[in-house]
Amino acid sequence: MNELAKKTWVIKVGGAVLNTEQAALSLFQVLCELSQEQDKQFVVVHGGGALVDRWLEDAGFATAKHQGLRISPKEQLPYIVGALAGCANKQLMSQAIVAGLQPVGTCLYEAGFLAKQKLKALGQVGTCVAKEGLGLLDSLLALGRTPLVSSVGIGQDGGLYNINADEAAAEIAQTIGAELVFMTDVEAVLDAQKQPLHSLNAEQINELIQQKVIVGGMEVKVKTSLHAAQHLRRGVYISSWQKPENLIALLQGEHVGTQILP
Ligand SMILES: Nc1ncnc2c1ncn2[C@@H]1O[C@H](COP(=O)(O)OP(=O)(O)O)[C@@H](O)[C@H]1O
Ligand SMILES: CC(=O)N[C@@H](CCC(=O)OP(=O)(O)O)C(=O)O
Repeated sequence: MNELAKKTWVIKVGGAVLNTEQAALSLFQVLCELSQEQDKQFVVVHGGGALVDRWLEDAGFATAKHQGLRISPKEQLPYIVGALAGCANKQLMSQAIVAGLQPVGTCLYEAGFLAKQKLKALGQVGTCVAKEGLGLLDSLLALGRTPLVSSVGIGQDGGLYNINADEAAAEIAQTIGAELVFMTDVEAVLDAQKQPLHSLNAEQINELIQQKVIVGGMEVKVKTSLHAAQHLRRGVYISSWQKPENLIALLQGEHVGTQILP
């Protein structure tokens, strides 16, 4: 298959995948099969929030979130960076290798993005912006490698930043014009009765956030998905890595999980 003819998909995988045995392996096996059989290639962007929680707690730090984003004081950065760009990235690499992929672990810098502070009150929480000529994603994909990108960012000033992995994935997908799928630990966004929601538009999202039905990490995810859907001008799906077959169905154009509508 000519790599240039392949469609690129950015798959965001929540860090909790590392807590479930075989889950990452099964997901990567699906990516491997699909990239061999079909006109698809993948950039995987991963989180690791649960691991960061554990490392910070073990180090005796308290951690707090604001609207789903972890407030990241400078002194906590070695633990946050170590957990995300180190431990989570390399554990996922090992699963990807066993699954038959040839992954290349990177942070956002090698992927072509510079980071900057998002909001002073959040400490080293960052946003990322594409920098022309910096990124290696196209080259890696052309070599048949699978980029496995952590959401650690580095600024032009050399500062290290903690970037929410959903936001990083959306930025990458928008920059390279790829399809975007969020694989998380729930099958769909749930309503107040804990029933899965088939689709959500901007108005419904605002309402559910106001009613505190959508909170925490899911608040960031739906807001980011909406923003990405509006930018990409197509629906963005939120589904679960607990069922890798969901990804196959999604990539074949079927409706699985929650579709966030532009
Ligand atoms: N309305 C909702 N529907 C589903 N999950 C929700 C909702 N509101 C909050 N959540 C929480 O959001 C979590 C997923 O967000 P997050 O932990 O950030 O996932 P990830 O690590 O995959 O990015 C779910 O496990 C659930 O606990
Ligand atoms: C700023 C911010 O909130 N950063 C996130 C980065 C990891 C992440 O997003 O992990 P999941 O995808 O597993 O939730 C954090 O520190 O938890």
